[in-house]
Amino acid sequence: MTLRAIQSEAATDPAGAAALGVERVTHHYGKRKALDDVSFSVGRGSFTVLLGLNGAGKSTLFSLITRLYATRSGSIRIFGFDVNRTPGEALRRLGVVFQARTLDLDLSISQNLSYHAALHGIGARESKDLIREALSQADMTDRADEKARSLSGGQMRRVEIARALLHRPRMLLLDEPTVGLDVKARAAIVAHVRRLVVREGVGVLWATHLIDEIDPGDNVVVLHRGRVLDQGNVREVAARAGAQEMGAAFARLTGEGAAEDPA
Ligand SMILES: Nc1ncnc2c1ncn2[C@@H]1O[C@H](COP(=O)(O)OP(=O)(O)OP(=O)(O)O)[C@@H](O)[C@H]1O
Repeated sequence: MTLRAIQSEAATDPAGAAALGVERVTHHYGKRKALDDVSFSVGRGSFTVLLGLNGAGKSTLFSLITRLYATRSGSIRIFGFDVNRTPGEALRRLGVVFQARTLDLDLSISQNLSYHAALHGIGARESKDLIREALSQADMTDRADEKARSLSGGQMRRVEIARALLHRPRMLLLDEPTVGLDVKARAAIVAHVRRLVVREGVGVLWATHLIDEIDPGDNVVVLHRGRVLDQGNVREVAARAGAQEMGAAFARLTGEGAAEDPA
Protein backbone atom coordinates (compact mmCIF):
# COMPACT_ATOMS: atom_id res chain seq x y z
CA MET A 1 0.00 0.00 0.00
CA THR A 2 1.34 3.46 -0.82
CA LEU A 3 1.52 6.31 1.65
CA ARG A 4 -1.09 8.17 -0.40
CA ALA A 5 -3.43 5.18 -0.22
CA ILE A 6 -3.06 5.08 3.55
CA GLN A 7 -3.69 8.82 3.84
CA SER A 8 -6.76 8.76 1.63
CA GLU A 9 -8.29 5.88 3.58
CA ALA A 10 -10.45 8.14 5.72
CA ALA A 11 -12.23 9.30 2.57
CA THR A 12 -13.31 5.74 1.72
CA ASP A 13 -14.64 4.83 5.17
CA PRO A 14 -18.42 4.46 5.20
CA ALA A 15 -19.71 7.79 6.42
CA GLY A 16 -20.57 8.02 10.06
CA ALA A 17 -19.44 4.49 10.97
CA ALA A 18 -17.91 4.14 14.43
CA ALA A 19 -14.20 3.34 14.66
CA LEU A 20 -15.24 0.04 16.26
CA GLY A 21 -18.73 -1.39 16.44
CA VAL A 22 -19.41 -4.57 18.41
CA GLU A 23 -22.96 -5.80 18.08
CA ARG A 24 -24.61 -8.62 19.99
CA VAL A 25 -21.44 -10.73 20.19
CA THR A 26 -21.62 -14.01 22.09
CA HIS A 27 -18.73 -16.47 22.40
CA HIS A 28 -18.51 -19.92 23.97
CA TYR A 29 -15.53 -22.08 24.90
CA GLY A 30 -17.24 -25.44 24.78
CA LYS A 31 -20.17 -25.02 27.13
CA ARG A 32 -18.66 -22.03 28.95
CA LYS A 33 -20.08 -18.70 27.80
CA ALA A 34 -17.21 -16.17 27.82
CA LEU A 35 -19.15 -13.32 26.14
CA ASP A 36 -22.90 -12.88 26.39
CA ASP A 37 -24.65 -10.56 23.92
CA VAL A 38 -21.93 -7.87 24.06
CA SER A 39 -22.63 -4.59 22.23
CA PHE A 40 -20.75 -1.28 22.35
CA SER A 41 -18.97 1.13 20.07
CA VAL A 42 -15.83 3.25 20.10
CA GLY A 43 -16.25 6.65 18.45
CA ARG A 44 -13.71 8.08 16.03
CA GLY A 45 -10.97 9.82 18.00
CA SER A 46 -12.35 8.69 21.34
CA PHE A 47 -10.57 7.05 24.28
CA THR A 48 -12.79 4.23 25.52
CA VAL A 49 -11.87 2.05 28.48
CA LEU A 50 -12.91 -1.60 28.54
CA LEU A 51 -13.01 -2.13 32.29
CA GLY A 52 -13.16 -5.64 33.70
CA LEU A 53 -11.55 -7.95 36.22
CA ASN A 54 -9.57 -11.06 35.23
CA GLY A 55 -11.90 -13.43 33.43
CA ALA A 56 -14.36 -10.70 32.37
CA GLY A 57 -13.83 -11.60 28.71
CA LYS A 58 -11.54 -8.78 27.56
CA SER A 59 -8.95 -11.03 25.86
CA THR A 60 -11.69 -13.12 24.24
CA LEU A 61 -13.21 -9.96 22.81
CA PHE A 62 -9.81 -8.84 21.46
CA SER A 63 -9.30 -12.27 19.89
CA LEU A 64 -12.61 -11.88 18.07
CA ILE A 65 -11.87 -8.32 16.92
CA THR A 66 -8.47 -9.38 15.55
CA ARG A 67 -9.95 -12.55 13.98
CA LEU A 68 -7.91 -14.97 16.01
CA TYR A 69 -11.31 -16.51 16.67
CA ALA A 70 -14.22 -16.40 14.22
CA THR A 71 -17.26 -14.42 15.35
CA ARG A 72 -20.08 -16.95 15.22
CA SER A 73 -22.78 -14.85 16.81
CA GLY A 74 -23.15 -11.09 16.33
CA SER A 75 -20.94 -8.78 14.30
CA ILE A 76 -17.78 -6.70 14.67
CA ARG A 77 -17.10 -3.75 12.36
CA ILE A 78 -14.09 -1.48 12.04
CA PHE A 79 -15.09 1.81 10.39
CA GLY A 80 -18.10 -0.05 9.07
CA PHE A 81 -16.13 -2.98 7.63
CA ASP A 82 -17.20 -6.33 9.00
CA VAL A 83 -14.15 -8.29 10.22
CA ASN A 84 -15.57 -11.57 8.92
CA ARG A 85 -16.93 -10.46 5.58
CA THR A 86 -14.32 -7.82 4.64
CA PRO A 87 -11.30 -8.75 6.78
CA GLY A 88 -8.71 -6.96 4.62
CA GLU A 89 -10.53 -3.62 4.72
CA ALA A 90 -11.32 -4.00 8.42
CA LEU A 91 -7.93 -5.13 9.71
CA ARG A 92 -5.80 -2.61 7.85
CA ARG A 93 -7.65 0.10 9.76
CA LEU A 94 -6.74 -1.57 13.06
CA GLY A 95 -3.59 -1.48 15.22
CA VAL A 96 -3.14 -3.86 18.16
CA VAL A 97 -0.90 -3.85 21.22
CA PHE A 98 -1.07 -7.23 22.94
CA GLN A 99 -0.71 -7.84 26.65
CA ALA A 100 2.44 -9.94 26.20
CA ARG A 101 5.59 -8.27 24.90
CA THR A 102 6.02 -8.96 21.21
CA LEU A 103 9.21 -7.13 20.13
CA ASP A 104 12.03 -9.28 18.82
CA LEU A 105 14.67 -8.50 21.45
CA ASP A 106 17.59 -9.36 19.17
CA LEU A 107 16.54 -6.95 16.43
CA SER A 108 17.10 -3.21 16.56
CA ILE A 109 14.15 -0.95 17.17
CA SER A 110 14.02 0.17 13.55
CA GLN A 111 14.31 -3.46 12.34
CA ASN A 112 11.31 -4.37 14.50
CA LEU A 113 9.37 -1.57 12.83
CA SER A 114 10.58 -2.46 9.30
CA TYR A 115 9.42 -6.02 9.80
CA HIS A 116 5.91 -4.82 10.65
CA ALA A 117 5.86 -2.46 7.65
CA ALA A 118 6.85 -5.32 5.34
CA LEU A 119 4.05 -7.49 6.76
CA HIS A 120 1.60 -4.75 5.82
CA GLY A 121 2.94 -4.59 2.28
CA ILE A 122 4.41 -1.10 2.71
CA GLY A 123 7.25 -0.43 0.24
CA ALA A 124 10.79 0.37 1.33
CA ARG A 125 10.66 4.11 0.70
CA GLU A 126 7.33 4.70 2.46
CA SER A 127 8.44 2.41 5.22
CA LYS A 128 11.49 4.59 5.88
CA ASP A 129 9.36 7.73 6.16
CA LEU A 130 6.76 6.06 8.36
CA ILE A 131 9.43 4.62 10.67
CA ARG A 132 11.15 7.99 11.02
CA GLU A 133 7.80 9.55 11.93
CA ALA A 134 6.88 6.73 14.33
CA LEU A 135 10.23 6.94 16.12
CA SER A 136 9.89 10.67 16.53
CA GLN A 137 6.34 10.31 17.88
CA ALA A 138 7.60 7.71 20.38
CA ASP A 139 10.54 9.99 21.29
CA MET A 140 12.93 7.20 20.26
CA THR A 141 14.75 8.70 17.28
CA ASP A 142 18.17 8.47 18.93
CA ARG A 143 17.60 4.81 19.93
CA ALA A 144 16.65 3.51 16.46
CA ASP A 145 19.73 1.30 16.00
CA GLU A 146 19.80 -0.14 19.51
CA LYS A 147 18.65 -3.69 20.19
CA ALA A 148 15.13 -3.87 21.62
CA ARG A 149 16.48 -5.71 24.67
CA SER A 150 18.32 -2.55 25.80
CA LEU A 151 15.03 -0.71 26.40
CA SER A 152 13.11 -0.38 29.65
CA GLY A 153 9.63 -1.91 29.91
CA GLY A 154 7.98 1.48 29.33
CA GLN A 155 10.17 2.21 26.30
CA MET A 156 9.36 -1.20 24.82
CA ARG A 157 5.68 -0.45 25.17
CA ARG A 158 6.15 2.90 23.40
CA VAL A 159 7.88 1.12 20.51
CA GLU A 160 5.08 -1.46 20.38
CA ILE A 161 2.53 1.35 20.22
CA ALA A 162 4.53 3.07 17.46
CA ARG A 163 4.69 -0.23 15.59
CA ALA A 164 0.94 -0.79 15.96
CA LEU A 165 0.35 2.65 14.43
CA LEU A 166 2.92 2.33 11.64
CA HIS A 167 0.42 1.43 8.92
CA ARG A 168 -1.66 4.44 10.04
CA PRO A 169 -4.70 2.65 11.44
CA ARG A 170 -7.38 4.95 12.86
CA MET A 171 -8.38 2.45 15.54
CA LEU A 172 -6.02 1.09 18.19
CA LEU A 173 -6.68 -1.80 20.60
CA LEU A 174 -4.53 -2.12 23.71
CA ASP A 175 -4.92 -5.15 25.97
CA GLU A 176 -3.81 -4.23 29.51
CA PRO A 177 -0.83 -2.30 28.10
CA THR A 178 0.58 -1.21 31.46
CA VAL A 179 0.96 -4.71 32.94
CA GLY A 180 4.39 -5.08 34.53
CA LEU A 181 5.26 -1.36 34.42
CA ASP A 182 6.05 0.78 37.45
CA VAL A 183 3.79 3.68 38.44
CA LYS A 184 5.77 6.32 36.54
CA ALA A 185 6.04 4.29 33.33
CA ARG A 186 2.35 3.43 33.59
CA ALA A 187 1.32 7.07 33.82
CA ALA A 188 3.64 7.96 30.91
CA ILE A 189 2.10 5.31 28.63
CA VAL A 190 -1.46 6.36 29.44
CA ALA A 191 -0.54 10.01 28.78
CA HIS A 192 1.22 9.07 25.53
CA VAL A 193 -1.83 7.22 24.18
CA ARG A 194 -4.17 10.01 25.26
CA ARG A 195 -2.00 12.46 23.30
CA LEU A 196 -2.32 10.23 20.21
CA VAL A 197 -6.09 10.37 20.54
CA VAL A 198 -6.11 14.17 20.74
CA ARG A 199 -3.38 14.90 18.18
CA GLU A 200 -3.91 12.13 15.64
CA GLY A 201 -7.62 11.45 16.10
CA VAL A 202 -7.03 7.73 16.70
CA GLY A 203 -9.93 5.82 18.29
CA VAL A 204 -8.66 3.77 21.24
CA LEU A 205 -10.06 0.79 23.13
CA TRP A 206 -7.97 0.44 26.29
CA ALA A 207 -8.60 -2.77 28.25
CA THR A 208 -7.73 -2.62 31.92
CA HIS A 209 -8.77 -3.65 35.41
CA LEU A 210 -7.17 -0.52 36.90
CA ILE A 211 -9.57 2.26 37.88
CA ASP A 212 -6.83 4.88 38.12
CA GLU A 213 -6.21 4.66 34.36
CA ILE A 214 -9.65 6.16 33.75
CA ASP A 215 -10.32 9.90 33.39
CA PRO A 216 -13.72 11.42 34.19
CA GLY A 217 -14.12 12.50 30.55
CA ASP A 218 -13.53 9.00 29.08
CA ASN A 219 -16.08 6.58 27.79
CA VAL A 220 -16.17 3.30 29.66
CA VAL A 221 -17.58 -0.16 28.95
CA VAL A 222 -17.98 -2.19 32.14
CA LEU A 223 -17.54 -5.87 31.26
CA HIS A 224 -18.17 -8.44 33.97
CA ARG A 225 -18.33 -12.21 33.55
CA GLY A 226 -18.91 -11.78 29.82
CA ARG A 227 -21.68 -9.22 30.08
CA VAL A 228 -21.72 -5.45 29.59
CA LEU A 229 -23.17 -4.07 32.81
CA ASP A 230 -23.16 -0.43 31.70
CA GLN A 231 -21.41 1.84 29.21
CA GLY A 232 -21.11 5.49 28.32
CA ASN A 233 -19.40 8.58 29.63
CA VAL A 234 -17.71 7.90 32.99
CA ARG A 235 -19.68 10.61 34.79
CA GLU A 236 -22.98 9.23 33.47
CA VAL A 237 -22.09 5.63 34.33
CA ALA A 238 -21.08 6.69 37.86
CA ALA A 239 -24.28 8.72 38.30
CA ARG A 240 -26.46 5.83 37.10
CA ALA A 241 -24.76 3.56 39.65
CA GLY A 242 -25.44 6.19 42.34
CA ALA A 243 -21.68 6.72 42.89
CA GLN A 244 -19.34 9.72 42.96
CA GLU A 245 -16.59 8.10 40.92
CA MET A 246 -15.85 5.09 38.75
CA GLY A 247 -14.25 2.91 41.47
CA ALA A 248 -17.38 3.03 43.60
CA ALA A 249 -19.58 2.66 40.51
CA PHE A 250 -17.67 -0.47 39.45
CA ALA A 251 -18.00 -1.97 42.92
CA ARG A 252 -21.75 -1.30 42.94
CA LEU A 253 -22.29 -2.66 39.44
CA THR A 254 -20.27 -5.84 39.91
CA GLY A 255 -20.39 -6.41 43.64
CA GLU A 256 -16.57 -6.56 43.48
CA GLY A 257 -13.84 -3.92 43.76
CA ALA A 258 -11.48 -3.04 40.91
CA ALA A 259 -7.78 -2.56 41.61
CA GLU A 260 -6.48 0.97 42.15
CA ASP A 261 -2.78 0.57 41.48
CA PRO A 262 -0.60 -2.53 41.41
CA ALA A 263 2.48 -0.74 42.82
N1 LIG B 1 -9.06 -20.97 25.57
C1 LIG B 1 -9.98 -21.00 26.52
N2 LIG B 1 -10.66 -22.14 26.81
C2 LIG B 1 -11.62 -22.18 27.75
N3 LIG B 1 -12.00 -21.12 28.49
C3 LIG B 1 -11.36 -19.97 28.26
C4 LIG B 1 -10.32 -19.85 27.28
N4 LIG B 1 -9.88 -18.55 27.28
C5 LIG B 1 -10.60 -17.91 28.22
N5 LIG B 1 -11.48 -18.75 28.81
C6 LIG B 1 -12.47 -18.41 29.84
O1 LIG B 1 -13.30 -17.36 29.31
C7 LIG B 1 -13.55 -16.37 30.29
C8 LIG B 1 -13.04 -15.02 29.80
O2 LIG B 1 -11.61 -15.06 29.75
P1 LIG B 1 -10.72 -13.88 29.14
O3 LIG B 1 -9.31 -14.36 29.11
O4 LIG B 1 -11.31 -13.42 27.87
O5 LIG B 1 -10.91 -12.74 30.24
P2 LIG B 1 -10.01 -11.44 30.51
O6 LIG B 1 -10.98 -10.39 30.93
O7 LIG B 1 -9.18 -11.17 29.34
O8 LIG B 1 -9.14 -11.86 31.72
P3 LIG B 1 -7.53 -11.86 31.81
O9 LIG B 1 -7.16 -10.45 31.99
O10 LIG B 1 -7.27 -12.73 33.00
O11 LIG B 1 -7.03 -12.47 30.52
C9 LIG B 1 -12.88 -16.85 31.57
O12 LIG B 1 -13.85 -17.53 32.32
C10 LIG B 1 -11.82 -17.80 31.08
O13 LIG B 1 -11.54 -18.80 32.03
